[in-house]
Amino acid sequence: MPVEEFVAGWISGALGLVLGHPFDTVKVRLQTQNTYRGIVDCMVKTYRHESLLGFFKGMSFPIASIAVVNSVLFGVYSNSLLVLTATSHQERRAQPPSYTHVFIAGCIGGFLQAYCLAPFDLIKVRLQNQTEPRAQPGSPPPRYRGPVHCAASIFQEEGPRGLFRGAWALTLRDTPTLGIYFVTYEWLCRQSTPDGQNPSSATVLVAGGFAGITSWVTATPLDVIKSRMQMAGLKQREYRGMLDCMVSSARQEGLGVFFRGLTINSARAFPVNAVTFLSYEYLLHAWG
Ligand SMILES: C[N+](C)(C)CCCC[C@H](N)C(=O)O
Repeated sequence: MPVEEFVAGWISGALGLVLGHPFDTVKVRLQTQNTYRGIVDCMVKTYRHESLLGFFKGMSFPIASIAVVNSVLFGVYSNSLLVLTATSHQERRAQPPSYTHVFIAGCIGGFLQAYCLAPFDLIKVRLQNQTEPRAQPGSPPPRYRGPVHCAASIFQEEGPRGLFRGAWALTLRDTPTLGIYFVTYEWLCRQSTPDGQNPSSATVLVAGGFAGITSWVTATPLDVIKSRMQMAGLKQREYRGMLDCMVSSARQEGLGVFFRGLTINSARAFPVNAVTFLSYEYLLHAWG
């Protein structure tokens, strides 16, 4: 099994993540708390209350984990294409796979990465939702002291299954939308590249950016449900399941609730995925 795709996925995932984390914090807060009037209000309050550091809450854990997760996504995607079409990464420009194969390989990659991502994503969301400013004398300490403490507390309070809270919503969110992700990327690259040639860096950046946006736009409704189910254990607000969470959120807040975080998701998706695809393609090219 070719491993360079896994390594390239690892590095490119980490680069994309740092760039996108401040957007991600604002998104999670908008989706799960009702105290902000919008993106700008949330940014201003976060900055005033917690300084720039507030935007980077919960990042250390994803940076270690997203590398693994992105490596699973790109590694499984590329190796699934190898099985489906018998072409390696190097051969794929000369013999491009069909979009159906690209979609299936993306879904397989998405499905497997979702399970690796679930516990890390849960911890990230819990830490991002702690709005207390960092260690101030006299103020009560935040509930979780950091990622390891957070994981241990969830394990103790909610059991081992607690660590997989929201995992089904996450899997449903990621399986089809990562198929869409790779199809959009391939389609845009092929539109602006002569047959058989490698896409230019500019093409890769734009195609990667739009692949990220398309994938996130289609993923946002389930992203909201996923984040709410992940917070449920903490807020003592139990849902009987995904459907219950969807119905009660829509009843209380209207259908617009399913699009919370859409603008910020899209704004984050472009730079993150442009950089992810560019570094991925660059690394694989450099390694021959
Ligand atoms: C499938 N879904 C839209 C959820 C994610 C697709 C993009 C993945 C990328 N690592 C990012 O964080 O943007």
